[in-house]
Amino acid sequence: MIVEDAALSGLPAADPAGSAAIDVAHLVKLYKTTRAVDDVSFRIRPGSITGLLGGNGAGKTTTIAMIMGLVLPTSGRIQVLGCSMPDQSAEVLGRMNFESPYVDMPMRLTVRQNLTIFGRLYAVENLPGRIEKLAADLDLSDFLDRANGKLSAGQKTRVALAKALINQPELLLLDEPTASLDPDTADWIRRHLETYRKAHGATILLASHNMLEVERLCDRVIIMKRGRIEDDDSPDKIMARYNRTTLEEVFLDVARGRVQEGTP
Ligand SMILES: Nc1ncnc2c1ncn2[C@@H]1O[C@H](COP(=O)(O)OP(=O)(O)OP(=O)(O)O)[C@@H](O)[C@H]1O
Repeated sequence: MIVEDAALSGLPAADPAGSAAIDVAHLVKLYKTTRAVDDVSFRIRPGSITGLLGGNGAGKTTTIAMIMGLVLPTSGRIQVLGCSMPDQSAEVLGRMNFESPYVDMPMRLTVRQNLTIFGRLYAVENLPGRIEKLAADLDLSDFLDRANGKLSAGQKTRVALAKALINQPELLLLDEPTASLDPDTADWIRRHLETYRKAHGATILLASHNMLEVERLCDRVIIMKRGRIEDDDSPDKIMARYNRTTLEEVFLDVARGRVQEGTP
């Protein structure tokens, strides 16, 4: 249980069967006067792909960082794969991983050296074999021995994904996994994520500004605005509720404060 500055009486009980991959209750993060995350609660089903949508500053990255245990909540409760975060993070961090374009790997090290370091951190068995497999899956073989700083943006994204998959995580947290990628590479990454999820029964939570990506990939969408959850449902149901045919239109409705259900 994480308690920094709030009385948490009345919180929903922790998931007794441990059946949620992520269980977040009344999560709050204050930065001085900014309520970056403001009373957010959701449970994510194992094996699902959930998209976290919202405009700039909506609280997506902060939410993901708290689930990872990288940022301490002001108040609220987080359970990941049945373990309380951050108290039991040592038990669960090896079963999860994340990717973010905002976190760079050391530039002077080669891709292979970087993946070796991360693989060792996760105590990956047969690490050279795992790196070769990821290089084949993610088409990294041509630049495995090139310095990370000399890769294109698209190549770096594939390397970052290889790093995120190095420990074959049960839970993958992705912050804009296809940011700044060309449509072909972005589509390729999406297909790889979907294949990985199916093969490993993994749970994926991703923050994205790419509405088409979320529409195609996610079975559930959580829309955040100013730190709060504005809507939470399947893409189809959300689009139907707003009487829209694309998530992009829904996003604009939410961003511009238009009311739900058949807005002009
Ligand atoms: N370390 C910090 N110190 C102070 N304020 C912060 C900090 N990190 C985030 N914030 C603020 O918290 C709010 C939520 O930011 P966050 O990065 O979570 O949003 P986001 O939805 O990921 O946005 P974006 O789509 O622009 O990446 C913003 O108002 C931001 O300025």
